[in-house]
Amino acid sequence: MALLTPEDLKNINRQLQEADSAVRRVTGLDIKGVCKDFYGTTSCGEKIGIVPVTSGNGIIGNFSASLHAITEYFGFDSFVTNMPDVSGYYEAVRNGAQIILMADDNTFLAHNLKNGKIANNQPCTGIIYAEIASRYLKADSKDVLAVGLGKVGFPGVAHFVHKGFRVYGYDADRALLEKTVFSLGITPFDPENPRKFSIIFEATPCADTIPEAALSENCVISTPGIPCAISRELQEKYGVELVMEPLGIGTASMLYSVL
Ligand SMILES: NC(=O)C1=CN([C@@H]2O[C@H](COP(=O)(O)OP(=O)(O)OC[C@H]3O[C@@H](n4cnc5c(N)ncnc54)[C@H](O)[C@@H]3O)[C@@H](O)[C@H]2O)C=CC1
Ligand SMILES: N[C@@H](CCCCNC(=O)[C@H]1CCC=N1)C(=O)O
Ligand SMILES: [Mg+2]
Repeated sequence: MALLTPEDLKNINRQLQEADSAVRRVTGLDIKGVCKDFYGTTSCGEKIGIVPVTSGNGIIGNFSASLHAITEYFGFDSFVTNMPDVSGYYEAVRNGAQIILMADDNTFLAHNLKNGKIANNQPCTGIIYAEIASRYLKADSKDVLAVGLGKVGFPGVAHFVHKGFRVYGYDADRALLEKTVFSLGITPFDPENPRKFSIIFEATPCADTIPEAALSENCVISTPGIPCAISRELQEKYGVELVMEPLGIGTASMLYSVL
């Protein structure tokens, strides 16, 4: 299970602002604009209770504080409960939270107590990074390279297919690649004889997973994967539009999906 580290979350506001600028360059909309347009929802400052959870590997430094900063950045009215776990949940509801945000090591959820809607971070993240990439204004074809077909990648690939894109997929786990080829009708990408793409989507916990031969000038790489799918050197050499951020874009997707 690839968990965030406090290091990943340092300077979350700057990371969010840089990601917002990249999303604006790529789609013409900011993150909030893409979420509102895609989900057809709008926020009116809903109150969000962020509940730290101590189970498993325990509380991750900066995680609750980052969710606080992220939810405020997107215009919500949020608070972090003093208590964790069950007591924290009780505190959140008693203090008027309309939406609960909390995560253990396997599930990060957003639950809207008013309308009953609930969201999971993994599909919401894959879908919103795919949605952003699918809106690339300078794309020269509907071909997509997708690397990493797991809990985040698979829903993202399904979203590209649903939107009529032709996905060339790859995963280090051959069985998973075959399952995805079979269930979603994608084409297996062969890293041994790569081709160039203007839209690339990556969701793996490994660095440098995109071969240089797959990069075209000014291609977009939309990647929730941590660490980064390409080196800074390749990013600059090909003028890559990199959309990458450790927590906020996926959280925005969760929230707009439960409004
Ligand atoms: N930025 C964000 O908002 C979020 C980021 N993440 C990150 O996204 C990444 C993926 O998360 P999950 O889908 O939950 O993990 P997962 O373990 O379900 O899927 C990862 C997939 O990548 C594949 N993979 C690993 N190394 C590879 C390589 N070198 N080449 C090709 N495929 C490779 C694995 O076989 C696996 O199928 C993790 O790094 C996680 O921390 C997860 C949620 C939100
Ligand atoms: N229980 C901990 C939070 C654990 C979050 C683990 N999940 C991840 O790291 C996922 C969520 C987005 C990216 N990776 C706390 O309350 O501080
Ligand atoms: Mg994110």
